[in-house]
Amino acid sequence: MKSIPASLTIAGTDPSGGAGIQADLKTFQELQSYGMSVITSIVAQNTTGVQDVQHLSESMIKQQLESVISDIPFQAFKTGMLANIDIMNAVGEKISGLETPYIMDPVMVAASGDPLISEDAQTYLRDQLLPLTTVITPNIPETEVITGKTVETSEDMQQAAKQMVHEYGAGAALVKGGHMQGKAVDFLYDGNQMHTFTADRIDTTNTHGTGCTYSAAITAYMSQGYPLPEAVQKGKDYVTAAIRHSFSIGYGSGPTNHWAQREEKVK
Ligand SMILES: Nc1ncnc2c1ncn2[C@@H]1O[C@H](COP(=O)(O)OP(=O)(O)OP(=O)(O)O)[C@@H](O)[C@H]1O
Ligand SMILES: Cc1ncc(CO)c(N)n1
Repeated sequence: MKSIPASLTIAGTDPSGGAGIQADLKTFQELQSYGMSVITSIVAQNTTGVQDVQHLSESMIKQQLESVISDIPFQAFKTGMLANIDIMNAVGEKISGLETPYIMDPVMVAASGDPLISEDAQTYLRDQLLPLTTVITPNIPETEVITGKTVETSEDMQQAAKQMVHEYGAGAALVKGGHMQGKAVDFLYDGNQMHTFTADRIDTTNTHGTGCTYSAAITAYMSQGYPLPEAVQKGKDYVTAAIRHSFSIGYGSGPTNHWAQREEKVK
């Protein structure tokens, strides 16, 4: 059987198309990694916020995973919204034996401020799932929840990245500075070295789904064999272009433009 680069996302949905499963599949497609998806929760949401949520049963989530894993090889996978302990447990059971790179976006709160995960699940995520990861990609509020410390400076971000690797057993930690002031700076600690990724801050409120898009791009590049720091740099370039060409649509924070790289190459 011929093997092509393929990526799997395990996450919640966004019918408005900017975040969650929909953002992940658009990103995989754009970066030419065959995209597959396992849905954990159906979320009624849009650019203004979350209106309703329905979680899938553990057996349905496990069966979806089994359907994919038993049939089509993939070279990298990511998790996004895992809303509660039961869902985390079901996913953890199925992925713990996989040897492919695992990119965890520890989704906790939507850009609108609405919670996407129950509070007791935050500790479970840190203790049970973090040790399985190749890399975890928290934003500042998620970093504070995971480490239990306030993050205000670049130094705090770097310390937190080290703590997630050395204390909680993440393979690597990419702490994202989207919620800081000034340049958009992210720090990746891989257990040996601290890498810095910097982009100019774009003056926009269209940030719906930036985290999903970034982690999906890293997943797609890793599925093609790029080592972690290169995959992160290419993912950063992709998400920065997607924010630069984002869409002012909807009544809230607009979505990013998943085909932005094509716009930049044409011009
Ligand atoms: N206004 C901006 N200009 C440039 N880069 C940005 C901007 N906002 C966020 N980023 C970058 O986008 C990426 C995603 O980071 P961010 O911290 O926004 O993720 P997030 O909060 O998880 O996203 P989400 O909105 O999906 O929850 C990071 O590389 C960050 O530096
Ligand atoms: C399903 C889902 N995952 C993640 C986010 C965070 O952007 C969101 N808004 N929705």
